[in-house]
Amino acid sequence: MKFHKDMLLLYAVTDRKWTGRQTLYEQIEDALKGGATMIQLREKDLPESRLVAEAEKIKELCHSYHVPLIINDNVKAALLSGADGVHVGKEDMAVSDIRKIVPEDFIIGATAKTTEQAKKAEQGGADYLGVGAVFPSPTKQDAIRITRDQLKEICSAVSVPAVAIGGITRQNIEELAGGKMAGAAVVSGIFSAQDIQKETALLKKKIQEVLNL
Ligand SMILES: Cc1ncc(COP(=O)(O)OP(=O)(O)O)c(N)n1
Ligand SMILES: Cc1ncsc1CCOP(=O)(O)O
Repeated sequence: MKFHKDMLLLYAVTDRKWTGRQTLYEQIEDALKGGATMIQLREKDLPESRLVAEAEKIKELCHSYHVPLIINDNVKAALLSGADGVHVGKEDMAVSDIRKIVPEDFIIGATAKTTEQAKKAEQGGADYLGVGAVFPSPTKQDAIRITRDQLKEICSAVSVPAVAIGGITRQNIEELAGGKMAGAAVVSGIFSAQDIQKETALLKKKIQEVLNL
């Protein structure tokens, strides 16, 4: 699927920790029904063969909503499953190396916590940046925090679009107004909700207000 910056508006990133009453597949379907514009499968503990099998099923689901599926960290699993792209951080394969081995429309997202990292990712061929953590994150408690000024600075330093990440909820998203990002990437703010579909829809409405869309 060809990347467009509108896909970043409400980027739902999974966390199996919140499953129980529902499967991950059902939770993702609810997020899609609520209007999530991009999905990232973030699985830190699944063996690669299971990751690929899960990703294949979830890709079909996402595509039935015309939403791209991105795989966290694992380029091989993303390619094998036919997912739309990969999101990498500084411990993962370099963006420029990924770009050399993937099909033309393959989406590459990269984490940037500084303007230097943002420029390097852009030069390497990243389609978008994930910038954060903008608030304390229940999902990644050791994530380095960045200020709102740093968020603005990073977004302004590059021409690729960026998505803010880290502890974003419907209650605090307003604090990011003027941040120059194209959207928000959210884990617990979506997947810990009792009603994921409703929360996703409310959060999306709020983001549109904050970004003046
Ligand atoms: C959209 C988005 N932005 C940032 C991240 C963080 O990625 P990374 O730095 O690789 O950390 P982990 O997700 O691997 O813990 C992300 N996943 N998504
Ligand atoms: C992967 C990642 N990178 C920075 S914060 C974070 C986790 C975001 O999860 P939450 O939305 O629950 O804070």
